[in-house]
Amino acid sequence: MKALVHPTEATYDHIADAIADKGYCVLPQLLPANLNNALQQRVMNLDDEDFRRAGIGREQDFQLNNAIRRDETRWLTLDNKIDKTYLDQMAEFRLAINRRLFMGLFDYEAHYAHYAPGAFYKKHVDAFKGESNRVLTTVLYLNPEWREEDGGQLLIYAPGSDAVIETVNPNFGCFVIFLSEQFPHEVAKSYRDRYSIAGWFRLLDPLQAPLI
Ligand SMILES: O=C(O)CCC(=O)C(=O)O
Ligand SMILES: [Fe+2]
Repeated sequence: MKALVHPTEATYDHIADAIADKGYCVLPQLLPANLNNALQQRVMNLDDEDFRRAGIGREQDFQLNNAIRRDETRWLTLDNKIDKTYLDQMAEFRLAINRRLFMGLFDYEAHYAHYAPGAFYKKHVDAFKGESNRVLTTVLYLNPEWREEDGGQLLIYAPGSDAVIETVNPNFGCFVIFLSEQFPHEVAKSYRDRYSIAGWFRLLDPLQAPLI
């Protein structure tokens, strides 16, 4: 991959302002096109074996799980060059946001997700107050030429409400950020294969930290 054109300081200012003002931000594009392309190639080349049916929390009950979400996921790891390039970009993002908002974001985890035709993810929150150290959710979409009728929209609800405040088509390169504990959201049923990377910035978990 050729040298990456990193997001500008002005872009990070814009994101930090949006998070501070309303708690979320939708960007038509954040990352350089060559990185988006490489990630798309990678996710399309992962086969069924690489993906694993995603679970919800500690819930092992397949029936319940199946009623709530139908995506398949695979974690990004540093030993893959393309995954690492993305994770490095998110490390830069983390520092840029910490410098502006003092959020104390400590690390980041992310998985590729594939929604086969018919798949969805019902309304949920990614983190419950005091139960998780996930504080900021990101989603990067990797679907060229998505059409409204393909479904698969991300619906973001107002905190503690049934009102949809944002409808996002999973367009190629689009990047969404929201406060994990604040915003219920769902993935409407997708009628096409839908690819994305969902990620979470986390706070330092005192239970997992080494004693110093
Ligand atoms: O892909 C999306 O639009 C959102 C996925 C999601 O909510 C999740 O994985 O927790
Ligand atoms: Fe979610």
